[in-house]
Amino acid sequence: MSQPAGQQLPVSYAEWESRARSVLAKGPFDYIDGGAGYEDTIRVNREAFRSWRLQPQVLRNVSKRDARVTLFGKTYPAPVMLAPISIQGIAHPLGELASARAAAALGVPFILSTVSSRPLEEVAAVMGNAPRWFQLFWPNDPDVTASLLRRAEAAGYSAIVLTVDLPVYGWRERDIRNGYNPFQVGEGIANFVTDPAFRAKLRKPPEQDWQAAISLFGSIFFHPSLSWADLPFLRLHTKLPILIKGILNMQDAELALRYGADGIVVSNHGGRQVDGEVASLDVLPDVLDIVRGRIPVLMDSGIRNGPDVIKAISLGASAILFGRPYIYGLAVAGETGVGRVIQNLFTDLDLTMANCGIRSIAEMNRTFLIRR
Ligand SMILES: Cc1cc2nc3c(=O)[nH]c(=O)nc-3n(C[C@H](O)[C@H](O)[C@H](O)COP(=O)(O)O)c2cc1C
Ligand SMILES: CCCCCCC(=O)C(=O)O
Repeated sequence: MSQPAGQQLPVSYAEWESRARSVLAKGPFDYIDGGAGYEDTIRVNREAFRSWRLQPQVLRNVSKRDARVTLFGKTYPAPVMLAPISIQGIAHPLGELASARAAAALGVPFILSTVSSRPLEEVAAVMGNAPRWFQLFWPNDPDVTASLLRRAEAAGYSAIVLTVDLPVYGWRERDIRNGYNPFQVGEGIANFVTDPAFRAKLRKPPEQDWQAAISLFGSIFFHPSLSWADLPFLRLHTKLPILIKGILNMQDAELALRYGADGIVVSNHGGRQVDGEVASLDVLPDVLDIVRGRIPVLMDSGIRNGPDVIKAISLGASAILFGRPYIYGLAVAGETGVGRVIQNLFTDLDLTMANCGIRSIAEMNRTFLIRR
């Protein structure tokens, strides 16, 4: 279990975070680490996980364990995917290329953000046939939206994760204090400047007038007028399964079902959008009661280790999205760091399964949990 001398990488989440803080400038670090307002939502995400305690069952022959899970007809090594995280170029020069390579090597699905530092085709190219999903922030320009969907499908992304909890930007006090807005200088617009529909709307190509491209991005990115009635547009433009990310309300879970979502991601965006918001884990059981197994319900916000994964799956989630931890891995050691963070999570998950008397994902249920 020990690491060779000279190759000491962090082990715990707190250590990765602290090493990332020491290698990144304050602006990028705070953008990644921070959240909305007083960051109370970030705290409650952790409190929610702490409020559930694992209650192991013993003498159950745990000599063989299997964490594999099947979603939308594909089997993955564990119920874990890498969450869509924007502008990874601020954490490491290779950005999403490094994270995607690490995910591909381990067979973990990588969810690419719309606002990535690298274009979606370039990310797909380093992944071979490894699993990848595309996260969509739905721009207010239908040509660009349809084009992004077309490109994602052509580049082998096998699901669309539509994020609905960012009609406008959150009130992020650290970024305001730091005067940090990477989008203002065009970080994160790679999928737009390479998009034929986007380029067709510019008078000069972005290579000749970068400022005009940034302005166009700024004018089409946010789409606060979106409503449930718009969803058929997506269906019309993609054959891929559509998951809706950012559901926290039972009424919205009902609506997601009614409008034909193929999956739901219960998420509060890692506490980055609304301060004083409910923890994702706290609403997960209510959402599951509404959905009653008709579509997969995934969750994120606050997952830091193997026991957290077991808690979410035992409550009924089909899989979890792993967020900030892998970005700290990326900042500290690029592809190696992301790989190490995922491997640590998988080993911790496997050992904790054994020590709790759990042999498979199907066996995870509430009998292994008690609420504090
Ligand atoms: C730096 C950062 C950037 C993010 N960018 C996106 C994004 O582009 N699209 C998206 O749907 N969610 C985004 N999220 C939210 C994550 O997908 C996920 O919901 C969140 O990180 C979960 O919280 P946790 O990291 O604290 O576990 C971002 C989160 C962080 C920390
Ligand atoms: C103007 C672009 C906003 C992108 C938001 C990315 C995100 O989800 C996050 O920072 O959180």
